Amino acid sequence: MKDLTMSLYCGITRRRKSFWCCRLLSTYVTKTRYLSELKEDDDACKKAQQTGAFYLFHNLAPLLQKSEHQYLAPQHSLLASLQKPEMETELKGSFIGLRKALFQLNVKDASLLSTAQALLRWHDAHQFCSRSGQPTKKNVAGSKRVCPSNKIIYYPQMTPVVITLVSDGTRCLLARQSSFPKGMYSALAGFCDIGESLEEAVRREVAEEVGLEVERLQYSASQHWPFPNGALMIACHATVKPGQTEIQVNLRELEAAAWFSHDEVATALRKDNPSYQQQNGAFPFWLPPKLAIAHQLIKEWVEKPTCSILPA
Ligand SMILES: NC(=O)C1=CN([C@@H]2O[C@H](COP(=O)(O)OP(=O)(O)OC[C@H]3O[C@@H](n4cnc5c(N)ncnc54)[C@H](O)[C@@H]3O)[C@@H](O)[C@H]2O)C=CC1
Ligand SMILES: [Mg+2]
Repeated sequence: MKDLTMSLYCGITRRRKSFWCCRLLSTYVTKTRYLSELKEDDDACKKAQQTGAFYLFHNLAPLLQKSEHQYLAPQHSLLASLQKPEMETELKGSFIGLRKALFQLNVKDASLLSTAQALLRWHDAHQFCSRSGQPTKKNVAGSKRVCPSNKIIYYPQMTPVVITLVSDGTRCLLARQSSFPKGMYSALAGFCDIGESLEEAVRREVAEEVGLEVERLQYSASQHWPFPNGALMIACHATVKPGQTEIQVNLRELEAAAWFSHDEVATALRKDNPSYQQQNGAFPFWLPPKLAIAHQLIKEWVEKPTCSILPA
């Protein structure tokens, strides 16, 4: 049972929220303060767990139920001690890799399971204090780990990543890495370097990957992304100077990059993900699925290709 116990992720948020919706006049502030209290108060957290709802993970794979073209993420109350196969039979589900299932979950489950998996992975990788080498101890909520010998507190971290849709005013630039599914193109993405601002990271990544200079940029939105180790994806639109649009692909990072017309992109957005091979051996052009922030960024551009963009 040990590894299953380690991998329970408590969804107290939900249970508590519905409770408040029915019984009290819930406010976002009240809920937020309660969750903040649970992070610091082990006794309050233990009490909340008695009525909390749990997602179950095994080796970072969530327990899911398959329903036609969708996965459902059932929640459980505290569970009896069972081994993995019995657990799957008992709960009528299977432990499935999150990468495989993510885009077939509803938005709420996808978001909670991504958070849960990132947190479980962080705990797994921070078992020891990097200063003393001693085992660290998790608090009940799982919001931090403490080294008992020197009292250093470790908090879960995520890595900032910029994702940028570059436009030249009429076309947008999409690229693919060799690891992407065949035929899929996306916006340019890259990890922020230490000490960089968001604007500097966008300018550097665009220059590094496609050899272009960003003239203007505009923040769009952000999204937590669980892979590879929990990233905060920060999405931006950017433009390059008209006439300075010749792409020089950095083949160490990308397999291909190209300019696409408004019509090409609008048509691809309307299609589902076709990963089938055409008769000529090629794979059709397609875009990341709806849940990915890259999709949102591309959709925004299609709806408003000339949105006002700030100087970089
Ligand atoms: N392009 C897209 O549509 C999407 C990309 N992403 C994510 O964005 C992330 C960043 O994109 P990439 O083009 O791979 O990044 P990237 O363009 O920064 O290149 C990755 C390389 O940067 C280096 N690197 C620097 N800092 C790193 C760090 N903190 N962690 C790992 N490697 C680091 C490594 O050498 C690595 O091979 C990926 O992990 C991917 O999961 C997520 C959603 C969509
Ligand atoms: Mg990149």
